[in-house]
Amino acid sequence: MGCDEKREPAGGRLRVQDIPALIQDHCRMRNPAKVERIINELVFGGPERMQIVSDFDYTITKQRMEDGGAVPSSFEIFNSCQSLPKNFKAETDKLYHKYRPIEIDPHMPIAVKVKYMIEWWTKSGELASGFPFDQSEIDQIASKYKHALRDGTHEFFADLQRLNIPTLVFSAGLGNSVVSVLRQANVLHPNVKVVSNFLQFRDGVLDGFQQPMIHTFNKNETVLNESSEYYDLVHTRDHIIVMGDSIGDADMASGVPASSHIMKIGFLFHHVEANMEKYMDTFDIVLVDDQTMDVPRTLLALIEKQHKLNMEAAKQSSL
Ligand SMILES: C[n+]1cn([C@@H]2O[C@H](COP(=O)(O)OP(=O)(O)O)[C@@H](O)[C@H]2O)c2nc(N)[nH]c(=O)c21
Ligand SMILES: [Mg+2]
Repeated sequence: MGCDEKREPAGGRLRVQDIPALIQDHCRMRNPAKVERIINELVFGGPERMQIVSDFDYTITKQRMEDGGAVPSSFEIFNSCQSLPKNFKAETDKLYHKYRPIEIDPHMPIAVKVKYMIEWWTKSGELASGFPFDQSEIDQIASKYKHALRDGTHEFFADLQRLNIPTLVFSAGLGNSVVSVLRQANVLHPNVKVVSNFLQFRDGVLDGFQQPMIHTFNKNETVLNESSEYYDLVHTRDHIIVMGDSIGDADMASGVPASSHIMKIGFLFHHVEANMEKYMDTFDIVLVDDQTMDVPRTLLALIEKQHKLNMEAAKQSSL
């Protein structure tokens, strides 16, 4: 066991094969030994060293609803508001059809894509300008989707709050929709921070998005303002669970110290066969058509169980 030996949790080293949530058929890992090592690091380190970084669309929301209904993305929630100008939908659709293929082009270098993404988000912000708009419109639509969160999300966020674990929800979509869904689902606890694109108003009139722009390729902790409270908080937390449904989501914790222990969980739903290899290379754990928070909750439960054992042991030794 070498140098891992001294880092063994008091209750004994955990093994992947003994964790039922991780040995289900739809839970895939390229390197179970690495997963096991990270789990033991996270459990050994306890909740004080933990932070969560999660994507929003189709990571906190479901990729598939039981009733077959579609879940809109945060931009789509905004786009279905009634008071947007007549040409808005057609114009944003045009942008989508131009830039989306660039975003997912497997051959174009990221450095080249960035320029196009900045163009896309800028033009999208320009379209969302120059007319009055009321947040309550977003709230009304978002209220229909507060039940579209993964099963167990409520419990997961309640546990994160109880354990005081900072939780960063990252979205290159529209923050107003993200916050509205989370708030109406009662999971927007004080330990949850949403970093996204928020609508900006000038004299009661919509004026695009606030800075900094969050697009697909800067959606990581390097965009956090160094002077912000959250920056300080997460830079002292070097044990991280990263969750996402897109390949790029795996990099959301870039910007944290290199020594950090990071468990990357990927939710794979579309084109499972074609995407499997890439997801397995990118995420430590790949969950196929899993519409629950069971695996992250399992990890958290293991961390909490060990924490309680440690506290109990400390109490005994101080008697
Ligand atoms: C600027 N813009 C970007 N997007 C898409 O919104 C996504 C938001 O990115 P994300 O937050 O990573 O969300 P995800 O979980 O859906 O991947 C991007 O990946 C783009 O494809 C957009 N989608 C719509 N409908 N309208 C827009 O103006 C727009
Ligand atoms: Mg997503």
